Amino acid sequence: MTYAKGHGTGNDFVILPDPDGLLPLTPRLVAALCDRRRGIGADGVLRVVRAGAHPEAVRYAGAAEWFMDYWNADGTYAEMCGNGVRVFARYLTEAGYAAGGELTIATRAGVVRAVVTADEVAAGLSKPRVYGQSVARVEGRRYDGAAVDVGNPHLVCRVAGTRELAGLDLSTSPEFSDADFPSGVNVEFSAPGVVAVPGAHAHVRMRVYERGSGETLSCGSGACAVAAVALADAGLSAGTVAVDVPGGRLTVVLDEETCWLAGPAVIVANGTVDTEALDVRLPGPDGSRPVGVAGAGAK
Ligand SMILES: N[C@@H](CCC[C@H](N)C(=O)O)C(=O)O
Repeated sequence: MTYAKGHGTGNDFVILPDPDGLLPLTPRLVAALCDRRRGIGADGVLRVVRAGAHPEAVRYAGAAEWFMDYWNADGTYAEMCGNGVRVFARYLTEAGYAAGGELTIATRAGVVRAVVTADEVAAGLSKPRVYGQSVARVEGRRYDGAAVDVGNPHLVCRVAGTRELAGLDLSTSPEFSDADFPSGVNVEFSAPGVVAVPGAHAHVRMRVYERGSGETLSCGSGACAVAAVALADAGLSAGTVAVDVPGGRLTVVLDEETCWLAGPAVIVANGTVDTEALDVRLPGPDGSRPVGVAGAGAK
């Protein structure tokens, strides 16, 4: 099986080119590919399939040629992945599947635009919807947060400063309310940045524990959620926010309708993987293709 590996600010993905949707992708194969010791290692998988060749995306085929079939490292799949869209666009361009410049990409959360330049890729996600309050707990300590929908679910918790942010133990999932987030949630912790960034209304630092992947170096949809909350806290509904994640800097520009997420996105390897050596059981001769369901817990 051929693959590529890429990342956006350290949020890394195994990319599986499968234009005609023939690959028997299962939750178990995804988890094996993402295993950092026994597989290739990644936060998730991006399957590159024509929208017209995937049952979940065929309705978008008139608006986008390609569907980003995104899976978390644990074999569940999610509605949206902001860094995934950016890396997907970079891959399409470098692999010759798209001309570059501006393109549209179908996702489970709808069609998004991407703009590819030499230094970065920007993705136009739907505007984050801040819709409620909830809490997370880390090592018994309570953090109040805002529930935000970016196509996928987020809980943005504010912490006082960068020292507290750095000290959080995110080696296991923060506790959250199953009632508030029945399909699980990505939990972001955000602290005010210490330096003013030219052109930005706000500068924040964030860490994230991703549903289905654990702590990652970056989360694009999470950065959009954090930016929306930072602007709302400042009484703004639009503006530019510099979001520093452990893997680098993302820039989020919110206007009245769209959330533009920009930063570096690179492809670092192309190769082949021996799926039998991964010790996964592929679907049987009946051709059945087991699939996950959106959100954590699908196996
Ligand atoms: N890293 C992604 C988000 C991936 C999906 C997430 N783990 C979920 O289950 O919703 C991003 O860059 O947005």
